[in-house]
Amino acid sequence: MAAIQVNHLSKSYGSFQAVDDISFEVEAGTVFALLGRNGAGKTTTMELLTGFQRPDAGSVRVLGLDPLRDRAQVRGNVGIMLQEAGFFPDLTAGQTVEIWRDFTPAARPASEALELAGLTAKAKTKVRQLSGGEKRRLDLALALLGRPDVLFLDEPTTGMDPEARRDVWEVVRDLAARGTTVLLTTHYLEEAQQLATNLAIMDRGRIVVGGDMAETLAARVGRVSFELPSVVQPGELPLLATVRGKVAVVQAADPDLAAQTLLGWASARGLRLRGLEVRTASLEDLFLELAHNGETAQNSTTTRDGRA
Ligand SMILES: Nc1ncnc2c1ncn2[C@@H]1O[C@H](COP(=O)(O)OP(=O)(O)OP(=O)(O)O)[C@@H](O)[C@H]1O
Repeated sequence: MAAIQVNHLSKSYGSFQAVDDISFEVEAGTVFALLGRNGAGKTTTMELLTGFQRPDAGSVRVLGLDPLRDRAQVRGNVGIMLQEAGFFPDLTAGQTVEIWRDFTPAARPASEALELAGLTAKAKTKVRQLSGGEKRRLDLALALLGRPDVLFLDEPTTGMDPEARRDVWEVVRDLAARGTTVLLTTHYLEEAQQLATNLAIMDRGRIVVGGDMAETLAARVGRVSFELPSVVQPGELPLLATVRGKVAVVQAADPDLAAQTLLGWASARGLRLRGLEVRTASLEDLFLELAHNGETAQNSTTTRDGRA
C-alpha cells in the first residue's frame, strides 16, 4: 500500500509557481528521495505533505488521510524534521526532548530518542552550544519521539560531518527495515543513492525524473578510462573510445564488462592499461546532466524571449 499519495499537486506564491502539477506515491516501508537544485520546490512539497501549506490544486494523502482536514490524526502518526526548527537556546538537549515528550502521545523515553539520534553525550549541553550538525540530530530525536509510521526529513544531514551522516543513514535504514516510510530531501546525492529505493528529481516545480532508483541508474551509461598505450592507435581498441590527450574513454552500459574486454585485449598483446578507472553511472552524473540541460533550455528560452 502507498503510505504517501500525491496527485496533481500545485502551489504558487503569488504569480510564482513553486510546485507545478506533481504526482508520485511512496510505498509503505520504503525510503523516497526528493531531489533538485535550490528553489526546485522540495521544501514546499514537504510542507504540503505535512499540512503546513494548503495546495492550490491537487491532493495529498498520508496514510490515507488528508494532512489538513485530518490534521490531528496525521500528526500523531508522522515525524517531521523540517529545516530551521526553532529551539529554546537556554534549554539543554535533554530538556528540549523532555518538553517535546509532553506534547507527544505514546512517546519514546527521552534517552531512547537521544540515543537513536546519536546525541546521548550532549544531553546536558545547552542548545545554543550545540554545533549545526548536533542541532540537526536534536531535530531528528524530536521527529522520532512519537515512533512515527511516516517520517519526513528535510535535508536531515546538512552540517553533519561524514561520520555523523553515516550514523543517520544507519538510523534511517533501520527504521525503514522495521516498516517506517521515509520521505527525505537532500543535496547529498550519495545519501539519496545509499538510502532511497525511489526518487523524484524536481526542477522548477515539476518532476523531471522519477521512479525506481536502481532502474533509473541502470538506464544510464557508465564509463571506463585509461591511458592509451603509446604503441596503440584508438582504432585498434576492441571498443569504441574517445581519446583526449593521452586518456581514452569508453562509454558502456556495463562498464565492468567493458573493462574486462579491454584488459583481456591488452593482456593478449602484452600491454598494460595504466590508470584504468571504471565508473558506474551515478546519481550525480544524472543530476549534473539534468542541471546542464535545464540551463540550456532556460538559455534558449531567454534567447527566444530576447528576440521576440
Ligand atoms: N513563502 C514564500 N513566498 C514566496 N516565495 C517562496 C516562499 N517559499 C518559497 N518560495 C520560493 O519558491 C521556490 C521553491 O522553494 P522551496 O523552498 O520549495 O525550494 P527547495 O527545492 O526546497 O530549495 P532548497 O534546496 O534551496 O531548500 C523558491 O524559488 C522560493 O524562493
